[in-house]
Amino acid sequence: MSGGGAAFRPKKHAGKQNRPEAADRPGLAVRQCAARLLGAVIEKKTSLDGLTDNQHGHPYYMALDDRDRSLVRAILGAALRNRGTIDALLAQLLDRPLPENAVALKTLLHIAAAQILYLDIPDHSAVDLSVTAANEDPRNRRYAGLVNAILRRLSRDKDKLSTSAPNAPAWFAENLAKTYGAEKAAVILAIQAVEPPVDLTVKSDPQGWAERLGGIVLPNGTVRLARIEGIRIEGALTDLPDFAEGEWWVQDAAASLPARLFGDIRGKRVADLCAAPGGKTAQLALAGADVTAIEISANRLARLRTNLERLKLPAHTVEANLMQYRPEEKFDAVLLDAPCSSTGTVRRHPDVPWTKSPEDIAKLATLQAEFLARTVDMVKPGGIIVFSNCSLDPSEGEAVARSALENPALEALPVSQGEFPGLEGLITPEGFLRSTPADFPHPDPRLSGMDGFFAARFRRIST
Ligand SMILES: C[S@@+](CC[C@H](N)C(=O)[O-])C[C@H]1O[C@@H](n2cnc3c(N)ncnc32)[C@H](O)[C@@H]1O
Repeated sequence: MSGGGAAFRPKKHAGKQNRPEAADRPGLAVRQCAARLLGAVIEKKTSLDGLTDNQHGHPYYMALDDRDRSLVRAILGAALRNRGTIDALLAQLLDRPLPENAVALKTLLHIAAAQILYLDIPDHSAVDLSVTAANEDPRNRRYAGLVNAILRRLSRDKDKLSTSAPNAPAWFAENLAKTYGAEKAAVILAIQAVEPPVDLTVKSDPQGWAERLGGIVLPNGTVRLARIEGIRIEGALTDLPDFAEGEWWVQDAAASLPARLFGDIRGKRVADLCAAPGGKTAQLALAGADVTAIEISANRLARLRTNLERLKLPAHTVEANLMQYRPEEKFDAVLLDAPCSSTGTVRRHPDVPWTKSPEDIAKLATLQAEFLARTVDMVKPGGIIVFSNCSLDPSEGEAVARSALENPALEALPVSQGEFPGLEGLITPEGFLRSTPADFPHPDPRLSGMDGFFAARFRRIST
């Protein structure tokens, strides 16, 4: 096991904000909702995105107003990003381990500790509301005294406590260390504990947009904004200038790389398989390709259409399972941005290490290999295929790409060092693209990193 992880640092200050008073119902509902959702993530392996969906989210979440929903998301983000740390610190304060079956109690303590350690919420408010929540829950009522005592000790002693426990389950930390070495694994785990910046792909003039929005430009042209002093996003992204005008879209810097592997695709017919929500469809359309976006989920395809409409970018859209999809005419190029474990996106989806398992990774790797085999027949002889996904696990990336090359109809088209100036470090000796959150380091961790991504490029051999 790597043993690496973000060393615990107490938050700078607490106690000066205007969060709801202990006795008020909305304040209590927020904590009850956060505890319920954390339980669903940890115990039932439910995805946080689904639980906090604004249309189809958990009933407790749907009952809250926008302000309370964002507080629930902030609490859950802190609780999941720092789960290992919180667990270790609570263990230091407990005289004996919690009973095995006291799942609801553990969840409540984690939610409270996330507020006390990481959020600008007065500690007394976090403690009082947690004690009230314990009293309101028949499973926790008998532990209300313990909740009170532990949380008061945490609040009192937090500046003296420390741990270097990794913020990931053992299998996740071990996989990282095995794949990337102990040192890099520790960097990845540390950066995953930090709320990520917001990356925008802009239609044009990245420097101008960076100045206008208060961000920086990365070597690939991505405009990066962070929630830090001087470079601050207040309110929703939809409030940023020109959101409605469709001059940019949110896309991690790493996610913007696979679509660039086609080179000049002006006027070419390109299939974007697994297309929604459409970040890569938009890139391909902006680059002048005649894009057909194929997506199995009707809801997600609707989102893709809305996104393209805002961006005023054209694409044909097809609701279909790519395994059954038979195009009338073969494409010049195909992008397969396959479903994966998403272990490269933990900064944005801190539930992933706790909801996914090694078995999920194995199943997804098999599915990706089937999908990739299917793409060969969709492209013309001489046509290009790009396979990508946002997993950090080589069994979903490098291994899938290598075994695809056993197909005599395919040849590798390695990515060359000159293709991505400033990003040479992301190109592997085999000519694959491989990024991890340890890439794009910046002195300020809140501006640092990128998603873990893999991409490989192939050509269908002309016969
Ligand atoms: C990683 S996401 C794609 C992200 C997208 N390429 C982008 O850049 O915005 C994978 C997508 O594949 C879709 N998908 C999964 N299985 C599929 C299948 N058999 N056929 C078509 N789409 C599928 C999922 O619904 C999901 O929207």
